[in-house]
Amino acid sequence: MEFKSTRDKSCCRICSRIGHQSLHNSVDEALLLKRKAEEVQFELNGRCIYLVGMMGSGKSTVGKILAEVLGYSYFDSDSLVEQAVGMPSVAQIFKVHSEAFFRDSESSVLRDLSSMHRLVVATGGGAVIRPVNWRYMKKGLSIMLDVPLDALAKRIAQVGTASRPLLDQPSADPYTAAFTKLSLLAEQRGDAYANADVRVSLEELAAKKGHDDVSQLTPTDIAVEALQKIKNFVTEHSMASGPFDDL
Ligand SMILES: Nc1ncnc2c1ncn2[C@@H]1O[C@H](COP(=O)(O)OP(=O)(O)OP(=O)(O)O)[C@@H](O)[C@H]1O
Ligand SMILES: O=C(O)C1=C[C@@H](O)[C@@H](O)[C@H](O)C1
Ligand SMILES: [Mg+2]
Repeated sequence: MEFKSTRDKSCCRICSRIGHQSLHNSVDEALLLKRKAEEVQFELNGRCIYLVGMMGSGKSTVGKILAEVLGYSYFDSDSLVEQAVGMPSVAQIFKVHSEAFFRDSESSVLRDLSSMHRLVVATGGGAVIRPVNWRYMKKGLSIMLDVPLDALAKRIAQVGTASRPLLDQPSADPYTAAFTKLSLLAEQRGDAYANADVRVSLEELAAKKGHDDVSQLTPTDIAVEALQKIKNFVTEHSMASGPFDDL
């Protein structure tokens, strides 16, 4: 497809349908994402990527983009626990068994994944609290998605809290229930999340891109930033302690 140089008029059939600027922004974003992935692919050397962060922080959304662009396979550790236990939801596992039972299964899943390569794993929001899980995740590279609590609570309120047993409080409206409990969890887990190799702060990224609000960031923006941070990390790591190739 040939694009004319002008940026404000329709230049092809697709952009006359979905809007010139919108099409070109998407094309630019996709190319940037691809370029960033190519820049880190070699140095990652097949090492797995673990996404950590609070419930609703975008681990699944961003994880799928990263897997696609790096040519990795994508796994969601909550789904793998559901499959291993043979139950359809985390909420049911908490109810029928217990949180401790869920945490044991989560650790088994992470242990199994840690022996593999070329995976992007979206971990459960609480996977960071067990030190043993960090032993597994440190075999790969971990990225923390740091999203303001208000934005998290808004995202979660849109779909309700029923699928997230730790946030489900029938007495409160979904936003208040999510915000209150997330605030408590964030305080308790702050140090655990800080173990991640790389932190992507949506507040910092939004400010860098001149946005007023983190809701203006697209999942692709966040994936591009994650790849840039991975690149910085692997570069620093191989400079400090030799090649990043001890798989
Ligand atoms: N950058 C974004 N902007 C707006 N909404 C987003 C963004 N990223 C994800 N979302 C939405 O927020 C919700 C949570 O995202 P997602 O499921 O990816 O998070 P998560 O960290 O995997 O959550 P969990 O594992 O706790 O279910 C989804 O409805 C998703 O569509
Ligand atoms: O933050 C947490 O502790 C949790 C997050 C979810 O991904 C699930 O793993 C489960 O609901 C617990
Ligand atoms: Mg998820």
